[in-house]
This record gives sequence, C-alpha cells and structure tokens, in this order.
Amino acid sequence: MERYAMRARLTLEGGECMPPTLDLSPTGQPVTLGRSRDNTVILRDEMASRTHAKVYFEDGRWHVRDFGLNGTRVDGLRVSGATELTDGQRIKIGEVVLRFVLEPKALPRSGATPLPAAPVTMPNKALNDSRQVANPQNATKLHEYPQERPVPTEPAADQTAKQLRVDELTALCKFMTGAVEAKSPHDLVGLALRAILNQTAAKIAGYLSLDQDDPSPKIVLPESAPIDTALSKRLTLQAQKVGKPIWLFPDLSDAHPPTDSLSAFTDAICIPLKASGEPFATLHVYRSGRAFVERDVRFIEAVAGFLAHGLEISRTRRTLEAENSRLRTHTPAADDIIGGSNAVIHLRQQILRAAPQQFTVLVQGESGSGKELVALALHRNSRRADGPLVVVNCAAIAPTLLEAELFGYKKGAFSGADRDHPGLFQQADEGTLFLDEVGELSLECQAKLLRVIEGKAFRPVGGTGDIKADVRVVAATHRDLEKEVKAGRFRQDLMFRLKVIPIRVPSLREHPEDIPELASFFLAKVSSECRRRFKLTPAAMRKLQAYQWPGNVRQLRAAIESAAVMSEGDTIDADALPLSGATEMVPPPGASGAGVIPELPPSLDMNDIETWAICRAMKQTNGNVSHAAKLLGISRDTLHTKLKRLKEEKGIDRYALTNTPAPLGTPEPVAAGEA
Ligand SMILES: Nc1ncnc2c1ncn2[C@@H]1O[C@H](COP(=O)(O)OP(=O)(O)OP(=O)(O)O)[C@@H](O)[C@H]1O
Repeated sequence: MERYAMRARLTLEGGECMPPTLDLSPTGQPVTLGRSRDNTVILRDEMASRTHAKVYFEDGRWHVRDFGLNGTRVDGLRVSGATELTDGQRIKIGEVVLRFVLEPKALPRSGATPLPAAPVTMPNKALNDSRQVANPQNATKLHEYPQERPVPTEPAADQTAKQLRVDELTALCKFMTGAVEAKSPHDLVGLALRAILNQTAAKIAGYLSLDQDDPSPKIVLPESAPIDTALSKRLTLQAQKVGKPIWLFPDLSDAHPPTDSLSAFTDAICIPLKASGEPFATLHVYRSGRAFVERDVRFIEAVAGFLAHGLEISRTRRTLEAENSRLRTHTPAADDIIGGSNAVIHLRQQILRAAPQQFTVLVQGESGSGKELVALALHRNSRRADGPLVVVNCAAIAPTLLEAELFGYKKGAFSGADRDHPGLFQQADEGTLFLDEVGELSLECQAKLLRVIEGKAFRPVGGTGDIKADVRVVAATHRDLEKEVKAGRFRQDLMFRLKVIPIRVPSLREHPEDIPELASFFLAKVSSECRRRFKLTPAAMRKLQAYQWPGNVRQLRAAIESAAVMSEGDTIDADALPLSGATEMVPPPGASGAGVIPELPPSLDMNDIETWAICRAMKQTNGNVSHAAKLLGISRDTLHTKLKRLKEEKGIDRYALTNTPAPLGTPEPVAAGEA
C-alpha cells in the first residue's frame, strides 16, 4: 500500500496547459512539461521553453527538474537543477501554475483498480443517450473520491478536468459532421478512430466487432500500426461482460503486470458499443508514455456513443434498403400479372400504355380479380416509380374519418387529434395514391377529392392553410359507377375525372384458360414458402377449371394455399380443394352445352345441398321453373328468388344449367357486386 501514498496529481491553478490535470504514478514514465506538443503536459505560455521541466519519481520521492531558459519556481523559489516536491506545493512556469498534491496514503489510486482483479467500470449513460455526452452535468463520473479525501481547494480546476474543452468539442463536432456523410460503416469507424487518435494522442485506436459475420471485424489505426496489432481479448471480454467502459491504469509494479497485448502500453480504455442494450463491438484505445486523463476518457466515450448510434442507424438503413429492394423486385410489374389469355394480354397492354401518363386511371373489376395488382403495376411502370405508392381502402375507413385520413388534420381538430397528422395525399407526394373502393366515398369527400384531382389545393381538417401535393391518383371499384351516378350516390363530374383512363380487369370466369398457369404459379409460391414440392392431380386441376370462381383469382390463390398447407403429402387431390358451393358444377359462361351435375352434392353443407338440388332440378327439367319447383317441393316464386340469389351470389346462371338459350336481352352472368 505504501506505493499508493506516493501517487500524486498535478492540477492547473493558473494559466493554460493541456491536460489541466494529470495523475502521476511513481512507476510511470517521467512527465515532461513544455511548449512543444511532445510533452506530457503542453504549456500554453510564451515564457515556457519547448521542453521546460520534468517531474519524476526517484528514491521514494517526487522531484522537478528545470531545463527552461526562464526558470521554474516551486512555491516562489526558483529551482536550480532539481528539487524535491512536497504535498501541496505550486510549480510555476511563466504564468502557468500547477499544484502538486500527493494522494492520501489510505486511498487506492483514483478511480482505478488494476486488472484482472476488478476493472474500473464507468456507468455509461453516454452510450445509452449520446445527447448526454456533451452535458457535463450528465457526464460519466470516472473517479469517486471517498469522504476523507480533502476536497480540492480549487473546485474550478477540478471541474476543468472533467469538462470537455473547446478543442475537444470542436473535434467531436467535426467527427459528427463527417459521420453524417460517411459512405459505409467502415468509413464511419475510421473517422471515429482518427478523431480519437488526434485528440487523445493515443498510440492505437481499434474497433473489434463481436459479430462473426461482420464484413469489417477489426479495424486498427493508425495505418502505420503493424498489421497484426492485437486488441486485448481480456479487455474485450470484460467490457462485453460488464457492458460498460473499462479504463485500465496498468500498474506495472503490480503482482500481475499485464502480460497480453497490453504490456506494450501504459494505459488502455475499452468501450462496448451497444445496439438495443446489447454490445455488438468494442472500441479499444491504448496509450504509451502516460496514462489517459479523465477528459480523454470522456472524449472517447462521447465518440463511442455517437459511433454506436451511427453504426446502428447504418445497419438499420442497410436492412431497410435490402427490404426495399426485395419489395421492389416483388412489386409486380406488368409482366407479373400472370396469364397468356387474350384478356390478360390486353390488360397488360393497357397498363403499359397508361402507366407513363399523368392522367387518373379508374380500374374496374370484380372483387379479387386483380385491381390492386394493376394499380401496383401502373405505379411500377410509371415515372413515379421511385416515389411513394400509398394504398388506401376507402371502404375500410369510417366515413367520418376518411376526410382526415385523406387530407390530414391539425392538432386539436377533434378529440384524439393530439398532433398534426399528414394526410395520405401529402404522404403520396411525388408518387401514386391508390384509392381502392372509391365508390364507397361519401358525397362530401367526393367533392373534396374532385378539387384535389383538378389540381387545386386541399386543407387539412382543422387547418387554416391550403396544401398542394403532386399526386397521381389511381382509383378502383367493383361497383358500376354509372349506376351509382344514376342512383345519386356518386358525383358524375368526379366519375369523369377518375375515368380519364379506364381499365377493366376481367373476372377469372372470363379467362379460365389461365387457371392452370395461375394455379402452378401459386403452387410454386406456396411450395417455396413451405419448402415442399406440391403437385395437383389431374382431377384437382379439372375441378379448378370447372369452378366458377366468384371470388376470382384471390379465391383461386386461397384455395391452393389452403389445400397445400392442410395436405399431408405433397400431392393435392380434387377433394382437398376447399371450394364451397356447387358452382364447380356449372359450365363457364359462354361455354356451349350444359354443365355436368354430379350424382351427389359436393358436401353435406346445407347451402351446398340446396345449390346442388336446384341445379339438378333445373337440369332435369331443362330449365322449366314450374317443373323444377315441383320437384323441389317449393313454390315457383321461391325458386325464382333462389335462382336470382344464386346468380347474384355465386354467378350461377340458370340458362347455363341447361341447353336452353337465354332469352334476348338477358345480361351476361355476373358475380356479386357487379352490375
Ligand atoms: N393475373 C394475376 N396474376 C397473378 N396474381 C393475381 C392476378 N390477379 C390477381 N392476382 C392475385 O389475386 C389476389 C387478389 O388480387 P387484388 O388484391 O389485386 O384484387 P382486387 O381486385 O384489388 O380485390 P378487391 O376488390 O377485393 O380489393 C392477390 O393476391 C393478387 O396477387
């Protein structure tokens, strides 16, 4: 313990020097003071020589030796050659006054316990919140002084030792500014290490990733450092374990002097870099000649805090970019609309013609036929492809909220509006806004939408100023807008505005020849998702082709996915396909001849049985409603009602059930929702 008594500290009391506080170890290197930057303490004083004085420990005592032209004074007496230093004396060189204080005997040296016994750890608030770093009030406290230690006579000087100086803050700002422009994580780490080397006069600054897959697992600077410079495993493990910075004063006279890569250095700092509280790398800074001072550590800690954030942001950005590019490649272009039928070829041509235009597009078609797919393809093939594509389902938002959703709202506009909220139009600026189910808009909202589509500005709910956004609108609906206009539910002027380019998506019944290709496409997708190789039996494929698909391609996709996921083996047979209703017994519209009605209903579901019974009765009576009603034991009117519902809900046309041609003026069979 005796040696601890001879630890000492130089603290600046007047003038300017760097660092303003320096801990002295009897086993450390002699400390030089002077104007030149090579000195341990750099004096900012014209009266000081380049190397002016030396403070050293010899024969159990501290001494100061004068080399300066203008002399060195200790407590006012000029030093001639060398003189012993005693506790509390003041060394004066020019205007610089340094107070020499011996550590009290009972104290371990300030703030550090030699490794490996117990490393000094610093509560690392700065790593958790880099905003705290520059605030000395929040700064990490490195040295804890027990009560019995005399309170420093000059608190201002002690404070100086803890606060970052202007040059350090400038270096920090320079690093942060450069970091924003760093092109890669490797560059960012390089910037941080260089800032640390320049500012703390460290010999080595290194970054060690804890992630085995990191493309830059280890970076050591300066470049002149040997390529095999080791970064201490011991420090890495400890920093990782305790999750806090470690500051090592190597005690060379300790019974366990450092034997690893650290033995070549006087002092070392190791800081874990964390993301979401978990260390992902460590920062190592080693120094020769003298130990770090508290401010060095604080500076390194601040850089490390920012570096950890920067690397985390860049990692998140790379993940998002990868995700974005994955989504882009998965966002359908016109080519991703599957099908070789004339109907689909025509659809693709229409998309490619419409996409580059700025005009509004109205996509019409039954539910599940692919309207959103068309909207995505329009965006992907447009000049706005790099801009946002904002999709809004007008039917899914309560009419009272729709206006606020579309045009945004101001804080306090209504209860619950606790902040300003940009509307979907604003979010889609320079991109495309896809208004799905536009037929569901209220008349009030339609009026506002019309204004925006006509290029006029809009006003957020509760706002006082107007906003303009550069948005291309693609709208879609399963409704017949002409009918909606006639019924007074849709504005005619808006319909004309939306319908500048109309695109009609065919129902799946209109291109059944695409069913095999679509089925294989969805089968391949589900196979890759489940890492299996599903196959459809010929019977299953026939069943798919015979079905009417009231839910269109979406239903086909769902049927295949569900059959695949539920199937025990890789082969999917007809009975594994979950096709409710008896519509699979009905021939596709336009096909000549009647459909084949099986002997038994497809399932015991009452709806299936009823549909099957009606189809069979109609087929058996060759479409005679009176006879069929008799067979079914129901009234003619009831059968008429049921036939009407079958047509509306399942697309089953009574005339397609028989060989009887439809009477003149009978419309084409359509599914629910279509006119
Ligand atoms: N030709 C096609 N090729 C590949 N997939 C298709 C095709 N048509 C539709 N799909 C798929 O069918 C599903 C339904 O399509 P989409 O959501 O575009 O239909 P929708 O007409 O917008 O339906 P809704 O009116 O209910 O919003 C989606 O999974 C889509 O990828």
